[in-house]
Amino acid sequence: MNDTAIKVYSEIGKLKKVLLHRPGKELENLMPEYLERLLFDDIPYLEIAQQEHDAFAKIFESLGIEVVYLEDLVVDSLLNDEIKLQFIKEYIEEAGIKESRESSMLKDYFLSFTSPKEMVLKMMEGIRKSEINDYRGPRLADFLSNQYPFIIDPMPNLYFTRDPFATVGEGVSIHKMHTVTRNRETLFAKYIFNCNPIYKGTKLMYDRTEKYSLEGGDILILNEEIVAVGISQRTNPNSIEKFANTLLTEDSSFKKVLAIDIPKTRAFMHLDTVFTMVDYDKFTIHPNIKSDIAVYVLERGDDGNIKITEGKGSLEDILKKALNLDKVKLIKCGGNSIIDAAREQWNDGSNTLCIAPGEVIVYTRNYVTNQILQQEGIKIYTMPSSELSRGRGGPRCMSMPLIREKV
Ligand SMILES: NC(=[NH2+])NCCC[C@H](N)C(=O)O
Repeated sequence: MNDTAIKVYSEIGKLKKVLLHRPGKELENLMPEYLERLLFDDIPYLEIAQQEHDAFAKIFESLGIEVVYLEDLVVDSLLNDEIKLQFIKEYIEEAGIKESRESSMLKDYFLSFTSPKEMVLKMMEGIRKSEINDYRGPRLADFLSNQYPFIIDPMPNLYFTRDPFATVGEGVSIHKMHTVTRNRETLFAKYIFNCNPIYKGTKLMYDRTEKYSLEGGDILILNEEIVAVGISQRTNPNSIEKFANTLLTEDSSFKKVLAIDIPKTRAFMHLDTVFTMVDYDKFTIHPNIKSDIAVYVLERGDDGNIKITEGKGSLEDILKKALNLDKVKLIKCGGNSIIDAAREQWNDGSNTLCIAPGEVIVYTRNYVTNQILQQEGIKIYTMPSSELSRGRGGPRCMSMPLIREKV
């Protein structure tokens, strides 16, 4: 691993390098019948979604923040034929292909790409039955399943690079995802962190082979000693304990994990859907998150085991104590109107990406919340979001910081 490969000790330190995935043809493989399973509520118009995403990347570039793309990191990890073959094999297996005739046909198909990048993008896009000439279907099972049109499903959630793995300090947590569809995404992380010359050897805090789910949208680095993790629809309390156990070691700066118990519903999905940090002492919050929400503190006891206590007081009190501040400000998404709050929340009004203390990237459409952020002295950079927001994620979930300056 390169010395400065990963350094993320806060949510707000000046961002230097970030990982994105520009949405690709996987979005054109969404069909109304399968939206729910693929975790979408609507079908974004790809061309516009890409323009919006390019506008996002431009904000970073205009501020001198280096942008790297997921597919490029994967390509740079496929160092030789042996690794490439193994990668293809695992990809096919994890796509649920059990028959050897089908898997060897798919292997040949992937190997027929002369450009490794095209191959990786195709893996992300999924494979329609219609595009493989010697696909011999339909078989009996296809008739029974109403002629399902894909050999391999698309991975439309990949542009939410925040979730399948998360950088924490100088390490990474690779996730066991809550859903089958998103679990496939973490194979890319496996190869990046095992083989990519820049990222291999990164300390692993959690792995995709674990039993309980943990997703990156639930992990928020409050400072170099404390990480908050949402107990959510996507993240199981058992995984938080396990994660805390590998994070809180003697040689690490991290001393505590705060487990925050949020409602287990789609509108609240991850901690970052309802709560993000925007400055040293300011956070956005969904107004339906009660101040008396349960928070548990995990730390290493004298006997070496993880000790858990219930946090005392309101969320504000717990944050003040954790951050050693006299005051913290929770900025309500949508202000005092339950209608604006619900609408802007649905379009990720709380899901801001902090790029420096007091500076955030937000969606233009959440203008009520954005105005409140400005009144609170936060500098906002807005990006268009008509299509990207249909995937139910905002600027924070669409980015994975790789390097931030220390605050
Ligand atoms: N960190 C986040 N809030 N991610 C949002 C992910 C949205 C995606 N459609 C999913 O359901 O998984």
